Amino acid sequence: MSVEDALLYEDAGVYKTLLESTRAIPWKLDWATLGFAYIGPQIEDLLGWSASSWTTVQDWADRIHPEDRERVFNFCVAQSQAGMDHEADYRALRKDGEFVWIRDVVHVVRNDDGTPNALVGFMFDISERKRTEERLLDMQRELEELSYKDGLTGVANRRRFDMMMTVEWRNAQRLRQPLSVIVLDIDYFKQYNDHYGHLEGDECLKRVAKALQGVVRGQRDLLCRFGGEEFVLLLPDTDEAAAMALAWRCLDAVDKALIPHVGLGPGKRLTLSAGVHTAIPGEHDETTPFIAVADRRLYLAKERGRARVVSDGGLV
Ligand SMILES: Nc1nc2c(ncn2[C@@H]2O[C@H](COP(=O)(O)OP(=O)(O)OP(=O)(O)O)[C@@H](O)[C@H]2O)c(=O)[nH]1
Repeated sequence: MSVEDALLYEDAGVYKTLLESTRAIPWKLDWATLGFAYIGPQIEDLLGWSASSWTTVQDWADRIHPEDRERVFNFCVAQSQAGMDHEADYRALRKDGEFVWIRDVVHVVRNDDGTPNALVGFMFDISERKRTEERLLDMQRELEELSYKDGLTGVANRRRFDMMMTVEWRNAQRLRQPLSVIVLDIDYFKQYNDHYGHLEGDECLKRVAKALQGVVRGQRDLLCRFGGEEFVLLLPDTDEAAAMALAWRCLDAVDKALIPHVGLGPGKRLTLSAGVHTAIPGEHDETTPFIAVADRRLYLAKERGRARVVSDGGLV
């Protein structure tokens, strides 16, 4: 062996040692035969399959998660044919049946005429990164959900109501369908707080929300806490008679919850008042005056003695 050869041989040994001591897994695929010319022995630590079990590109494809396989395979083949370096994330099958997220970073070695000669690359274990990404996504989803919920009662909040009101208003306009709202307000809640204390007042709001939620049946019906001790029910595709009946069921449900309100006198129970409004919104109608009508009816119900529902037909 010449000195140059000996040095080269020594260098190759150094490179091999270097390659095989990285956490990334090096590999080489011969393009003509689509066979693995080399894969780092570290692959066995990561996936459980020995280096010698990676013979052809088919072994690689077979060890990709079925949901990722077609996408990754087609992408890598197209990029390689085009002579483009690329990278792909996918779940690789471990020998024990579990999956590991891998990032494969691929360099295309080209012949003089530009056609691929070989692919060389590194596989990186990115499972930890993926787990972090998924945790972040979960947190984002959770935050998004929380931002539409009332913190105390768990029902939808005002923000959600405003959003759904806009959506359902447009639907009702387009389909020429009736839309109803019921505005519900606890009677003498100031006295409740004064008598039982603010914390008990909070508990009472939770019980009322629970009772009202039990009444809501329709898939698109939405109960929300409008603020303070006021709740609103948004009822798409619901005519006035049905909305009235539902308003009474709400009052009934709270009555049946048997929430004492002895601040008003011995044996007294908590009651609600409600205002109902229904309309088939015209093309240029706005939501604010629509809700204001239900609000005015609620105050009429209060004026007329509370524990009752007022709708278009007046006092019921
Ligand atoms: N505990 C508790 N009380 C609240 C909350 N939000 C609003 N309130 C109380 O609800 C009471 C509402 O009082 P008012 O608007 O005078 O109404 P009301 O006493 O129910 O009288 P009517 O509606 O006329 O029957 C006030 O005392 C508020 O402090 C809350 O989140 N928790």
